[in-house]
Amino acid sequence: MLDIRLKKVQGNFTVETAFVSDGAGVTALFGHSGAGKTSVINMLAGLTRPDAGHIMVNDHCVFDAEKVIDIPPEKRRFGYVFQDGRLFPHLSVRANLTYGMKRVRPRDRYIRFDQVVDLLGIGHLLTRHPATLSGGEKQRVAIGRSLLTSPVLLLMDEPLASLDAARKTEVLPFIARLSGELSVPILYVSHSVDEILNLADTLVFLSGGKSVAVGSVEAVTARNDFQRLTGRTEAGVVLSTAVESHDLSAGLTRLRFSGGVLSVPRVEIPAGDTVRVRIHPRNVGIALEPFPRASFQNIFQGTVEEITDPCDGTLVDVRLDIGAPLIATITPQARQELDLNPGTPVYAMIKSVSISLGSSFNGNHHR
Ligand SMILES: Nc1ncnc2c1ncn2[C@@H]1O[C@H](COP(=O)(O)OP(=O)(O)OP(=O)(O)O)[C@@H](O)[C@H]1O
Repeated sequence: MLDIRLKKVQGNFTVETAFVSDGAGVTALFGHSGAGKTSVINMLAGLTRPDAGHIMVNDHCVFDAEKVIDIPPEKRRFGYVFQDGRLFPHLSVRANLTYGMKRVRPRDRYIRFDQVVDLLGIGHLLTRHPATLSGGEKQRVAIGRSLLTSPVLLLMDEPLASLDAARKTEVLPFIARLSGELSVPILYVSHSVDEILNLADTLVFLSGGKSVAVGSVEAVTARNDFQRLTGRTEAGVVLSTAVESHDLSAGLTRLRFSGGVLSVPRVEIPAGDTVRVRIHPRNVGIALEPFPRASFQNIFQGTVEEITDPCDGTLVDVRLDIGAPLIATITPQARQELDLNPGTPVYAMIKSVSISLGSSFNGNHHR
């Protein structure tokens, strides 16, 4: 559990953020360049001192301005994973992994060597040296080294930023497994919408030093302004679903969510597991009548909840309630023709969904 409230004036830039997240999930600190992410991380790590506020991790206070508590960085027992793995080049992978572990008192160790090696799939690399590893392998070892210090909080600062797209895709599912399987809370910093929507349970959107949107990833992505905050092309509403069944002959998987059942192209995830899907607003169509012979698999009845029309001829965001929130992006002309207003009953047609990469490993931590 994280309970964080921070204020700091740095020149003419003020950081003021507050967020609480339950359990051991991934809290993503997200924002564009210059939003204040590094400033927040530095305060959490104890590298800079907030002017006001507190930092609580699992009911353990590491900073409180009023109570004059300020635990030094090395005693906070936080783990760090940076953009560049920063492995020791002269040590083997095994020695890199055990480096920090030896400094942790045995009674404070709650993560085992074998567990980490298994989880990160690095057993075959133990005798190798960092120079012989790929970028993705280096990052997995760096994550392992950090975990083996049995941290109470793992701070990951753009851990995938130096990797190419293929390596990112390789490492992301490993990160998705961490907090669920090891019960370690993770604070994940990134400016990549793609990464955070795959990984985050709680989302903290920073802008100009302020946390302008905080909540579960499902709730924050369902806000009409989220698309604009993040840049229209990237985001999408996130829904948590459970695999209901597979239809082998049709090549489909049925995913149950609070609004019904979504049919998606077959995914190799066992029935009962949770799967996070993203639905991009451009892939949602709105109709006033049902289409009995449509090619769409996924048509849901619902109502219009909120319309954000910039009134400048650009696209209009329409939030729908289909038993779950959904956002459709339509042209102003379509809005006019359909005469859409809050409360209008509609049919939402979902053209395609993307399955979160983190889901491909039993993503049960994705609540
Ligand atoms: N010590 C300081 N004194 C004055 N201004 C500062 C100081 N440190 C950071 N800033 C300013 O605070 C703002 C936020 O910086 P920060 O590095 O936290 O952003 P960021 O979100 O991490 O950006 P990026 O993604 O580019 O790393 C910037 O405008 C920066 O110039």
